[in-house]
Amino acid sequence: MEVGFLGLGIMGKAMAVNLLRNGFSVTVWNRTLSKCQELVAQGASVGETPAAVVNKCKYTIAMLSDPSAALSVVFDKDGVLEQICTGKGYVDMSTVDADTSSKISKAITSKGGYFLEAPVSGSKKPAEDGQLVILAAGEKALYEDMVPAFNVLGKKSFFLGEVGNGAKMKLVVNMIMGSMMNALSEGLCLADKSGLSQQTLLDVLELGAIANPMFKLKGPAMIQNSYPPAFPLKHQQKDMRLALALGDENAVSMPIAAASNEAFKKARSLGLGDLDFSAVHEVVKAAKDSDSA
Ligand SMILES: NC(=O)C1=CN([C@@H]2O[C@H](COP(=O)(O)OP(=O)(O)OC[C@H]3O[C@@H](n4cnc5c(N)ncnc54)[C@H](OP(=O)(O)O)[C@@H]3O)[C@@H](O)[C@H]2O)C=CC1
Ligand SMILES: O=CC(=O)O
Repeated sequence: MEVGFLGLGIMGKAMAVNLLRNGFSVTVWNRTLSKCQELVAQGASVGETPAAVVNKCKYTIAMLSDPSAALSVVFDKDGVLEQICTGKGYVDMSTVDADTSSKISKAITSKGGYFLEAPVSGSKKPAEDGQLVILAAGEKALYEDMVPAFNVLGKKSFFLGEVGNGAKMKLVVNMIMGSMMNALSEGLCLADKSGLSQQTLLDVLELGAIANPMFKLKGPAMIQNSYPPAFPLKHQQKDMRLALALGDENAVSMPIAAASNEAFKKARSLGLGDLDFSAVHEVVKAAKDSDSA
């Protein structure tokens, strides 16, 4: 199966490598074109523009940072829309809001193409290991065509119906994740200020009803003030912002998510946006220090 792949950031690179390793023929494009070279060394071809990739491939996957990037790659000069046509499929796996996805879907389908949104749950390591959870919605026939690729990229795919449902599900999941990260950070601070061992707290959490892979993976590094980027904080804040907007639209009050978003915003303002989202711990720690001063 031949696929195009647009966007070789943390996630896109790992996903494209997985497809290559599993026998897919992959043509890649990235805004910073030099990043394609690593993929070429592993057997990929390069398209000079998104339009060139879509022209070459029946199916094109995108994994881009945010709504503005997702729209730009489709609508700008040399974008996807210039070459999408009957018989071609476009699969956007970026985390965006339902409105963005819907705009892209309308444009693609108006030119005869098929559209699927398919954001993923799971970070850098699950992407490398082909263990993502895929939240697809849109054209069912395209979903079925993509199953061989999804089976390589993920451990489970959901088809959630009409365009927008995948985006919304992803935002709900990440809203919970961002709030949980803030709760873990506050817990680590409280343990520390109360004279308890933070590592013992993690050990206790690991054995109880709220054990989860995120606490297990990120907790020990947070104690060491180490935040190597797997899921960049700027993207987690984008997801909190988009989830809060979904809450506004539906009149759902989300005070915990709103407070967590403030902490992520503060972290961005301090220049921590490119670190892992667990770097919000620096903001939570600073607030606890100033409270006790
Ligand atoms: N990292 C993670 O753990 C996860 C991330 N996600 C989501 O996946 C998406 C990608 O995340 P991730 O790989 O971590 O992000 P990165 O920041 O590592 O990569 C972002 C990608 O988007 C490209 N890009 C940014 N702006 C533009 C633009 N205006 N036009 C064209 N291309 C652009 C970048 O190109 P360039 O190289 O030129 O900057 C890069 O290829 C995001 O929506 C994120 O929320 C979902 C699940 C997990
Ligand atoms: O979107 C991030 C993730 O870990 O999932």
